[in-house]
Amino acid sequence: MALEAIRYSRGSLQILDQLLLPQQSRYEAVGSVQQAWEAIRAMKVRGAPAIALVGCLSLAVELQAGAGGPGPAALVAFVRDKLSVLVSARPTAVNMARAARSLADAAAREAEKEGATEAAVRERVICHAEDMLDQDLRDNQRIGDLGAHHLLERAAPGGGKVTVLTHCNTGALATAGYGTALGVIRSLHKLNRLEHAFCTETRPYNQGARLTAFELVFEQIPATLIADSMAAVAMARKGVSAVIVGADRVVANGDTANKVGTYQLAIVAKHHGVPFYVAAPSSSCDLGLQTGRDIVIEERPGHELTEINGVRIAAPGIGVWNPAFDVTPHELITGGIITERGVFTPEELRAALSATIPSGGGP
Ligand SMILES: CSC[C@@H](O)[C@@H](O)C(=O)COP(=O)(O)O
Repeated sequence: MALEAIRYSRGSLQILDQLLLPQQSRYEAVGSVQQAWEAIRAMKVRGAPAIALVGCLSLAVELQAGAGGPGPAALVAFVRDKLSVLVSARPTAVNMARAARSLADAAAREAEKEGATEAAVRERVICHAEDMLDQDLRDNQRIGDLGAHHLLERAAPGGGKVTVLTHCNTGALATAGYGTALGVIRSLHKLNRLEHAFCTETRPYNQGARLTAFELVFEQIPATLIADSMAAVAMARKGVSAVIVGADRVVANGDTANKVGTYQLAIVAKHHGVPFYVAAPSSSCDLGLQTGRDIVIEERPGHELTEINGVRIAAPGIGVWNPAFDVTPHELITGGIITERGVFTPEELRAALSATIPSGGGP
């Protein structure tokens, strides 16, 4: 049995409430775009691909229940309105904005056809959202396999095993399934070439300790949890072959926004000569932004840093700065950017993807 963040069948969407993990596994029904927006904002569902999938599928569920219209043009306008709400939930990951644009375009194209009907536009949008779920799973499996082979060829050409350090949660819980960086770890394990995985706690929201550790135990992958502040000593003493992280947005020059703490991991990796990889589907790439300076970084509420599970741990009265993400400059991404279309250096990325990847942006 595989871990599922998202359970979908036509007309029905459920998400695993990730705020309750690892203590409780409870699914919650999402019947509308508004409910999806609230779940994404509250981080009941999180991770760039999963955010986009839940957003789009919540719209599919509303459409299946008959919302929007009457007539094809009114339905297209309804779809656009709902998508622009979803894009506002969390700004840094590009996946929701790109998915929104692709859904809105699909709706508009259907409505422009000779003899277009409301039913046909409705069906087109629903099918398009459903296809995204299948596509994400396929992309992740490909990322896992490409990344595993790339790393093994470089770090263990003689056939040995590798040890990987990862950050945040990039697994089945953050995607349609399998995962991106965690997908590479999963593939290495399947090949019997993974010596060990280290996962960081990922303060302040502890996605590593709560979610990645949960997935690694669930999959019976040999793994150890470390505090974020132990990454340097782990690289110095534990034989780390590579650091592999996910991405919320990779821009044209290869600069990458990912969970806060990624940037310092990349610096530490460079110091120790450990290759640093980003694993992300092309749906996380935004060639419309030239450098990481252009990425909007989400600021999360201060209580996520000062409290754990509602219990105050920081001194009352202290000021708080809590950006959810940081940007790793491309020159620190020394291993490569692993996508479903190949493993690229940051310098190769733009040319490799530009034929097929539009710039980011909403509907
Ligand atoms: C495959 S998920 C890649 C990234 O989205 C992940 O590393 C991350 O930064 C998630 O942040 P989160 O704030 O939990 O949504």
